[in-house]
Amino acid sequence: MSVAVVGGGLAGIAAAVALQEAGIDVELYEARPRLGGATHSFQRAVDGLPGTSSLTVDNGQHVMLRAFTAYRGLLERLGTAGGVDLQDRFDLRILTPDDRPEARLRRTVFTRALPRSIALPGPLHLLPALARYSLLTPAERLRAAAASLAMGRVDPDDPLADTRSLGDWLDRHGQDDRSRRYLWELFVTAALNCRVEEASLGLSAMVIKTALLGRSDAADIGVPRLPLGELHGRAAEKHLRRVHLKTKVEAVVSGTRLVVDGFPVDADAVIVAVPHPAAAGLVPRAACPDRGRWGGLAASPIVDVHVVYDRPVLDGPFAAVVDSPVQWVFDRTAAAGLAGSGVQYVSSVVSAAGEWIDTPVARIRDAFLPALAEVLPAARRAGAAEFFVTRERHATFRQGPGSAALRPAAATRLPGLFLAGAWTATGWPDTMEGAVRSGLTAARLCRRHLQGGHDR
Ligand SMILES: Cc1cc2nc3c(=O)[nH]c(=O)nc-3n(C[C@H](O)[C@H](O)[C@H](O)COP(=O)(O)OP(=O)(O)OC[C@H]3O[C@@H](n4cnc5c(N)ncnc54)[C@H](O)[C@@H]3O)c2cc1C
Repeated sequence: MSVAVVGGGLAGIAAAVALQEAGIDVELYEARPRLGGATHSFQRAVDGLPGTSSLTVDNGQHVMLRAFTAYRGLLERLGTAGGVDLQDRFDLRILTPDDRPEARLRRTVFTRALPRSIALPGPLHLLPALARYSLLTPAERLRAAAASLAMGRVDPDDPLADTRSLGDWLDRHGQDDRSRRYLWELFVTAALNCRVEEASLGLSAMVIKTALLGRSDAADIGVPRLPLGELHGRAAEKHLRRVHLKTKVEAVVSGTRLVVDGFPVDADAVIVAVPHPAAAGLVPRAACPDRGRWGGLAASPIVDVHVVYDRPVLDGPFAAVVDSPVQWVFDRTAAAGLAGSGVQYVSSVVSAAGEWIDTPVARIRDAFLPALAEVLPAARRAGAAEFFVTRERHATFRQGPGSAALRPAAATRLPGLFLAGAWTATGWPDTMEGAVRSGLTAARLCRRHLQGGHDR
């Protein structure tokens, strides 16, 4: 029995690992010279840094949550789970540009004061954090708490929720501009790569209910300590037995036949785990008659602004930023191999970055260096030894109203042919967790097909 997996991003890797573990022969085909897909690292030559002439750079900062159980399971299998620093409790600093005291949202942990049995369950565990959130007035905090509880009643799978935007819903629930900027935007823009006004209500509800209103530890934040290339791609290349890099699949003829390098290749089943534009061009019409609609998922960009300062400027591993073009900042020093060098490598992530995706580096520099100095006082005296920008034009699909209706299920109409990818109907946003879940679902259906069962 053999299965061909097309695409070596996290979805394809997860599917291939699961099938290999089940004793099935897997051939993984990846067009690029490496696995990892949208999560990868590269070397950048530098000349202004002490003791090094190159820097390990990720294509974009990636963040996980404790709620990413499938993704964490994949890292365990690849042997790289230790390469992520996961908070032992949700704790987020929020910086502002005008020297206001730093704000903080932190999950309350009950120690001896309260026995474990009466520690607050989700969503009530968040109320103490919200009650102390200094960027909102007491009245705004009350309204935000009421809206959070109302969000708990939105069904993410309700087709009506897919037709509405979060912005519209927030209007109806008394969330003014300040509450949007200082609370909702912080989480939703980062999680959905979409502005609140443009975000699907259904997906927003999914994220908020899972991360913030669900298990009390679900929102604990994890940040890679290893470069993404080591965490995913290289680890998978070692783990999987049959990986074909630089091998673009040209066509999928049926559930059992591919065309690779001009030659037919037969398998007992096929999983197509490529982005939606590539998938629409690969799978036969008979498999997915609605493949022409997938283009409606479109794309949303992410831009990362990277600065290596000649001294430390950021306390702690990361912080969110409001009232600034800078949305989040991360300390990348150790992951880039610069620990102990005296410099600090800070990356600033801009989600839903339509405004910046085509902006020349010099203009981004003119905007971001002063913006960073506004929120990081130590950066005002520091020099920028390196400054560069990474851009991902197709970072995720556009997770707006109507997107859930366009996402296909894993099973297709052709027996033995399955879809995977963070853009398919996982119920999750376009994230590493969504990608891994899609791969596991496709692998499960594939096994059932090989055992002679139904494909759905
Ligand atoms: C800058 C950036 C920041 C992000 N931040 C986060 C974050 O903080 N947290 C989070 O959870 N997610 C984040 N994401 C999203 C996350 O990276 C993706 O959801 C996930 O990696 C998608 O995985 P995938 O396997 O579905 O697709 P991909 O990673 O796109 O993999 C598809 C693979 O298919 C290959 N391929 C395409 N066509 C062919 C062909 N014909 N033959 C063979 N191979 C082919 C491609 O080369 C690619 O390797 C971010 C994404 C980006 C770009």
